[in-house]
Amino acid sequence: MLTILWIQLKGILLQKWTGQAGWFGLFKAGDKWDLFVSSGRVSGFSDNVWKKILSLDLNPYVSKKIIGLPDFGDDGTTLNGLVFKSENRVFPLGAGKDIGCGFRVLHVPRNKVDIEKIEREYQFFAKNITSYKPGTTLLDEEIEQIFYSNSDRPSLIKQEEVKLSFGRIGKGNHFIEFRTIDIKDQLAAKKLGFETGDIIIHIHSGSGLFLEYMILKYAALFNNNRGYQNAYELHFPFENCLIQQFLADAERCLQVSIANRNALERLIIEWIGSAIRVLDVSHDVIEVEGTTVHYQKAVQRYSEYKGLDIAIIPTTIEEQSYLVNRTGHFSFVNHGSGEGEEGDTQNIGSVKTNFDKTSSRTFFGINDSLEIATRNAWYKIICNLNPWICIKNFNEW
Ligand SMILES: Nc1nc2c(ncn2[C@@H]2O[C@H](COP(=O)(O)O)[C@@H](O)[C@H]2O)c(=O)[nH]1
Ligand SMILES: [Mn+2]
Repeated sequence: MLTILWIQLKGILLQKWTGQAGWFGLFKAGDKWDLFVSSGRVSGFSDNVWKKILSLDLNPYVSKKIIGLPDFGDDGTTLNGLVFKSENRVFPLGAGKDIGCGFRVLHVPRNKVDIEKIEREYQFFAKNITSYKPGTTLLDEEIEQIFYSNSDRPSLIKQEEVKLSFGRIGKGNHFIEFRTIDIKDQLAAKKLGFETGDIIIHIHSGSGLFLEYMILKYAALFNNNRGYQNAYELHFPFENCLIQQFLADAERCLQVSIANRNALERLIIEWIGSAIRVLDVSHDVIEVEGTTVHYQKAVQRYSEYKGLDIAIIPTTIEEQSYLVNRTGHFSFVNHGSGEGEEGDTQNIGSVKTNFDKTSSRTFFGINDSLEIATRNAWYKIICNLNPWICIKNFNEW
C-alpha cells in the first residue's frame, strides 16, 4: 500500500517537474508541498528522501504548506531545508537533534581590525574554544535561569554536562570563520555601515553534544523498540506528558545554544578587542503556538539589522559565503548549500585553519540556490564574504 502511494507521489512530483520550463522549478505535490529544488537535485533523491516526503504528505496532522528550500536534502534522519507544521501532534525529531543550532554574525570595521594579531593568535584561540571549558563561562544561576525561566517542567538535561560544552564549538559542521567583505550592493552596504576591507566573523554553533544525546534519548523513549528509521513516522499527541516535557527541554536547547553563542562572542571580543553583532538566528527550531507546532530543519529566517532584513548563506570553507538582503515576501532562507556526512574530502586551499585534516562532507554548489532565489526575487546579495580563517573542532567531541 505504502509502496504504491510512494510511486504515485514520485509520479506526481516528476509530472509537475516536467510541466516546468527550464532546469529549476517549484514542485507541488498533493497540495501540501512547495519544493524549491533544481531538477538535478530531484533526480538524485534517494528512496529514503521520497519515503520521508511521502510520510509527511500523508500525515493528517501535518498541515498544508510544507516547504523545501533549495538546499533540501537528507541528513540521514531528517530532511534539511524543511519547514512544516503539525496540529495537536508533536514530531520529536521534526527539527533534528541539534535544536537551537544557528548562526551568529559579527562585524569588525577595518580600522578596528589588527590583521597581524589575528593571524598570529588564531591557533591559540582555536585551541581554547575546541577544548573542555567546564563552567568557565557560565554560572550556576545562569544555567538555572536558562532552564527554568520558561517552564518548571522536569528535564532530562544534566546541568554539569551543559557546562562541559559551554564556551566552545562542537564537532562536525560547526565553525568560527573570519572573512573579508567584498561589497556588491553599495546602497545596502552603506546602510549596514559595511565597507570593503571590513571583517565578518561567522559563528556556527549548536546546543552541544550532551543536549544532542538528550534529544536522541527522548527519541529512543518515544520509539520504544518500534524500530522506526524515518524520523517523521515518530509523532505523538500534543497533550502527552512526556511530549510536554520534551517540548520544555527543546526550548531549553534553544536557549542554551543562544547562550553559548553569547559566550563565544564574549570570548572573541576579549581576544580581538571589539566586534558588532549583526545577527543571531537559530536554524533548527521547534516553536509552539497554542497547539500548533512549527518545525524548521536547517532553515533560516531573516534578521532585522539597521532597517534591512538580512541573512548569511555559507557554502564551504574555501568558497565565498554571502550576506543577503530580503527583497520579496518569502520568509525563509536556505541555511547553506551542504548536506550529509559523507563525500569527497574538501580542499581547504589557501584558507588559514587550525587543522590539517580536511572535512569529508558532500557540498552542493551554491549556484542552484542563488538562481532559484533570484528567479523568485527572494533576496539580493549585499556582499560576498571571502574566505580567510576557518576554525573547526577536530577534537574528540
Ligand atoms: N563557510 C562554511 N560553511 C560550511 C562549513 N561547513 C558546513 N558549511 C555550510 O554550513 C551549513 C550548515 O550546516 P549544518 O550542520 O547546520 O547542517 C552547511 O549546509 C554548509 O553549507 C564550513 O566549514 N565553512
Ligand atoms: Mn547548524
